[in-house]
Amino acid sequence: MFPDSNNGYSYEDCQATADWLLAQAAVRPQVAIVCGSGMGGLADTLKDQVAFNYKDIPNFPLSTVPGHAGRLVFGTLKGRPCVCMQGRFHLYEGYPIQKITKPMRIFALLGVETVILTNAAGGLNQDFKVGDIMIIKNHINIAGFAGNHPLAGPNDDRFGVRFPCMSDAYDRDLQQLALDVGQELGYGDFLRDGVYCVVGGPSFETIAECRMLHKLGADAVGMSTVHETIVARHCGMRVFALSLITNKAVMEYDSEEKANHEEVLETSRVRASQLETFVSNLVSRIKPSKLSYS
Ligand SMILES: O=P(O)(O)O[C@@H]1C[C@H](O)[C@@H](CO)O1
Ligand SMILES: Nc1nc2[nH]cnc2c(=O)[nH]1
Repeated sequence: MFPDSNNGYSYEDCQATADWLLAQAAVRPQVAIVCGSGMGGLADTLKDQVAFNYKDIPNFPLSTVPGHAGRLVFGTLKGRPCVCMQGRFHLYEGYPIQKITKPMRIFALLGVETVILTNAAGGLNQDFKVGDIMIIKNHINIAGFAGNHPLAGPNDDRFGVRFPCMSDAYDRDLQQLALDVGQELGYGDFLRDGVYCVVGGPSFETIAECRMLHKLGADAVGMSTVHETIVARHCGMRVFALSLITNKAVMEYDSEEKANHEEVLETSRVRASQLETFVSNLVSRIKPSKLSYS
């Protein structure tokens, strides 16, 4: 069940990729941003870019999903050094769970302190509308309960402890800061907070599954983010995460609506510029020190 030691995502493998990146890019990122489906435009807002195609980065997975370009972009956002994944990896692409989260460990070795994760998600909360931005305050990792967990296998203490706490997975100060930034930008009408539930995908949920997830306390459902959060927290980085509600989860048996990736990408396109403003303003307000916020 557990990967062997020569798996491509050991500490030494992550260090080798981090060293390669540090030798190529002058920027020393404090913040890492992961772009959700159709949100790659966030990466284009970085100034003084140095970008790498995933295929050219040693030991890095490849993006296979439309709306995930497959580039790692270094640069600055409002003067703050950042690195941005223009495209992430998902379990349903067939990668081992340790591989889809490997970029988090590489970020930690690059010196990143804060990770901002974005995703497209289906809205389970009946008060949510398509186009809402949900600040993730907590998650439900159903597959993780059953052992499909990114930290399964031998623990390398150089990354973090064997049994990391997840009750503080999503940084509360950053959530408050994001609410403040959203209000200041006039986004209050479409800014929410809630619980994100990850499923394996790639099929969208059945009506019965949506009803079950809603009953369990999830406000939104998606296919990413949670594994990245766990690994980022394991190696000591702060996490802020948001979902763009790209579609309403279908909850009624007489509904004619059908979830589809085109709608997901279209909603991302419509909200793209507001998301970019939101994230760049948030980044500009995160202080490098682990303790202070402006
Ligand atoms: O990378 P994210 O979580 O934004 O991607 C979501 C989940 C699936 O990959 C895809 C479904 O449309 O969007
Ligand atoms: N699982 C899941 N992922 C999504 N990503 C965007 N929308 C959805 C959805 O409705 N369900």
